[in-house]
Amino acid sequence: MTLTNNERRVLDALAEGDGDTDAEALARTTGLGRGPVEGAVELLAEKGYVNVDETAETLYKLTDEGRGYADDGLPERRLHDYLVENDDVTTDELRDVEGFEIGIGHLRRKGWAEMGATVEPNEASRGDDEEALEALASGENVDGVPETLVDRGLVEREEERTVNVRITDEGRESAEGDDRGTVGALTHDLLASGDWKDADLAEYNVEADAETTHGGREHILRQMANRVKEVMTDMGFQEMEGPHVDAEFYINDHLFMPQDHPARTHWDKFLVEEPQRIDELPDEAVENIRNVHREGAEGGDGYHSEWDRDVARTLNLRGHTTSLSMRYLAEGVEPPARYFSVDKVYRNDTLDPTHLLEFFQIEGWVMARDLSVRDLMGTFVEFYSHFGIEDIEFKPHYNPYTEPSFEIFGEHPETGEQIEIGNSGMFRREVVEPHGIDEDVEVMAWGLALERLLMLIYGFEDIRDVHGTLCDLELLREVPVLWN
Ligand SMILES: N[C@@H](Cc1ccccc1)C(=O)O
Repeated sequence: MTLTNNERRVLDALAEGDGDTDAEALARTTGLGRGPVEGAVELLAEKGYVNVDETAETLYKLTDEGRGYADDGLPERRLHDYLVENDDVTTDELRDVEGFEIGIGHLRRKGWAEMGATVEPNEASRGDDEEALEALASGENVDGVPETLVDRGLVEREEERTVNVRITDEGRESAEGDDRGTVGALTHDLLASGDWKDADLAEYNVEADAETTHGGREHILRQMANRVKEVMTDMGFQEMEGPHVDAEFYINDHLFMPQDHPARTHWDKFLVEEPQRIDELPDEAVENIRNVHREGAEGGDGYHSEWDRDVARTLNLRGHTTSLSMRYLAEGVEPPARYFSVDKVYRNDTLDPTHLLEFFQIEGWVMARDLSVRDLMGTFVEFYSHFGIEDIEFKPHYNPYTEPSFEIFGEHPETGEQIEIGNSGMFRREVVEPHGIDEDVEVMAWGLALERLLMLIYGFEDIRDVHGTLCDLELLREVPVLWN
């Protein structure tokens, strides 16, 4: 049977001695404290290795004051002696005797003197209290110490528990037997000396109760982001990366959003104070974007409005990762191509159960010849099916940069409501033409909300449960990992 280190030490101490002792003695021989010894004894008793019986004894100990009186006599005894030795003692005279203040009350209570004009002594036989004081002073343990001594603070009472421990035959066998030397816990000494290498480690008791510990773990939002990256990669997409703070040129102008149009404040944006503008924009791209805004693309008319390079240079926290798609398209990508990102975007929204000021967007686009809306929808059906979501719906929508456009909806598993999970469409010629993309090449694109996907999968009703200062730690600790 496996013993803890302490049990082993106690059992060894018992086997080496005469096998019959008490916890206090064991504490001395093992060098363990009394508490650990008693703990080990209890465990050994459960295993049948020791028999334990407990006795309690009341011990009396003299206080310093009590010891003084044991030597010099109780104050009332000293007063009495003075009265016997002197005649016609007045109270005033008695006052000068040492211990008067304390002794006078006891002298009267014990009836050792009559108080009148003078104080006259009576017979004063030696009392139990005096006997007990003397006995205690000479180291005897006295039964029935008078309570008055305790009340007077001359004697202290202590309850002493004695835990008598006797080793059993099984205990002796174990102490001498094969499971000797089993190590119940790795100690600093074992590690430092290297002895752990040869140690015979005790079996682990998997049924023992243990404290709950909470180790660090990947946040479910991060888990989900990684899972999405896997799915997108499996679907043949390459990941995009780019700046969180970017020029409006990439966030808005590339998306054919007129500079003076309310669509530009589409989301109340976060401006950057320092620096306010990007240093440079590529001249050729600026020319192309300006032209498309003013004159339109093939088959379109443009806005014929002012287009200001400085407005395009203004820096924002990106409100969507479509800015990354624009940066990648601007690099000159050849069809077919598929790109995605799962990254933070920032919007000055009002916080509510489904809106945060920052969230993760799953951005993506496919560039190929002869793409249609069916491909776009099919891509979502496939993507969401990887997460067990089979019932997505589409709703016609408007974006300045896509035509046609669709919002994507999914059913919340708890509330049954249709919640918006993404926005998508086919990029307009005004978006792709500045990049020199051929007319028979289509680019379909989208932005999906990672947090909404999470809500559909786990059934959270308030996104703030998993994100930000209001998050529910218990839930985050306990939420199951749905895949790995
Ligand atoms: N930028 C859009 C998503 C989108 C991207 C690309 C095409 C269409 C829509 C949004 O944030 O809602």
